Amino acid sequence: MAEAMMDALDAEQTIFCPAFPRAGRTVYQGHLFVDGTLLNESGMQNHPLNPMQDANLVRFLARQVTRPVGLLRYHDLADASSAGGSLQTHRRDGIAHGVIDCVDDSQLQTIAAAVSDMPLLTGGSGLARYLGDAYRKSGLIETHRASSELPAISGRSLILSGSCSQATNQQVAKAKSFCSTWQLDVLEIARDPGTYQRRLLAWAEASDANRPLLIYSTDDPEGVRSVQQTLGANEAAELIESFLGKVAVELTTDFGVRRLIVAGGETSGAVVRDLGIRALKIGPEICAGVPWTQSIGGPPLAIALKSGNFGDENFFHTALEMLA
Ligand SMILES: Nc1ncnc2c1ncn2[C@@H]1O[C@H](COP(=O)(O)OP(=O)(O)O)[C@@H](O)[C@H]1O
Ligand SMILES: O=C(O)[C@H](O)C(=O)COP(=O)(O)O
Repeated sequence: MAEAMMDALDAEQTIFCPAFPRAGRTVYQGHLFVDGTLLNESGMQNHPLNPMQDANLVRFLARQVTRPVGLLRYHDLADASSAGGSLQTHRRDGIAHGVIDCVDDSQLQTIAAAVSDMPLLTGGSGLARYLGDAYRKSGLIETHRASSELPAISGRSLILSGSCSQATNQQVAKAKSFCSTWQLDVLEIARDPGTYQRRLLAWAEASDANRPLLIYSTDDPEGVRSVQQTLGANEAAELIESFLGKVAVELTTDFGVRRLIVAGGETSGAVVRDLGIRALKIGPEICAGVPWTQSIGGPPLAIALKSGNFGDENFFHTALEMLA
């Protein structure tokens, strides 16, 4: 994907920067850590779609690309000019893909400044947080700043969770105490999605209107494996994503849902696509990396999209309390 985009943009070089130290994601000597634990020991080795079994990003990336991969090491990133110098050396040596070490947020700022002239960057939301300022400083965008306000939208609350990460499993377990809860039976959906959806909507209609709805396929690695053995991993994922997308459309159209939290990156993509949301106005953070937002396009919604392993066990409660 990165190489196709580099070709389209005529870019000789890009960086790979998934670090987000404030959210516990750091890269050191090319290895990705989650809260100080190697990625492949962090629970993400059991991801339903992309089991993350190698924390060495240089090695992992090299298997997927045709051009050389290099590492910009921690000690090459003291400030924007030494980072820029190291990038130039990579460019001169024909290294197209630079994995980049980063262990604290000030380094993200340094990296953002050093890469502000690159047409393609690959990485996570941690780096994106600092790009606005870097682009402003180099005159690429205007200095206008929008205020970050909570969406003033009232209505029923819904949590849709298709993430199976450790953090989401804990968050779902906690949320059962204050939500009306429905755990999806994935094999039943596969057998007869229409009937299953009607049953679910009848349950939603009969549920206590004052309690948030929690609908989830979140499961532990054993539960996921058992579904995958019957349906196949990709087939199960597509089925669940498209089912949750349809449920989101129904519940926001006919059931008064106006506040929506979606757990899971792929799941969020499917739900946002099916709702017809074209853009989001970013509001205040619920936790590092996860803001409340307001939909632009599609139904008017307060919407929070949570990447799998983000947030503490009270994430859903904290998020809904912010809007109370
Ligand atoms: N019970 C389940 N069995 C198998 N696959 C599942 C189950 N629940 C969810 N999935 C799939 O697992 C994937 C989780 O990915 P994603 O939504 O990106 O979450 P995360 O942000 O935790 O990576 C999705 O494609 C989802 O459809
Ligand atoms: O646990 C994680 O780090 C997330 O699942 C993730 O993919 C974060 O991506 P982001 O782009 O930094 O939000």
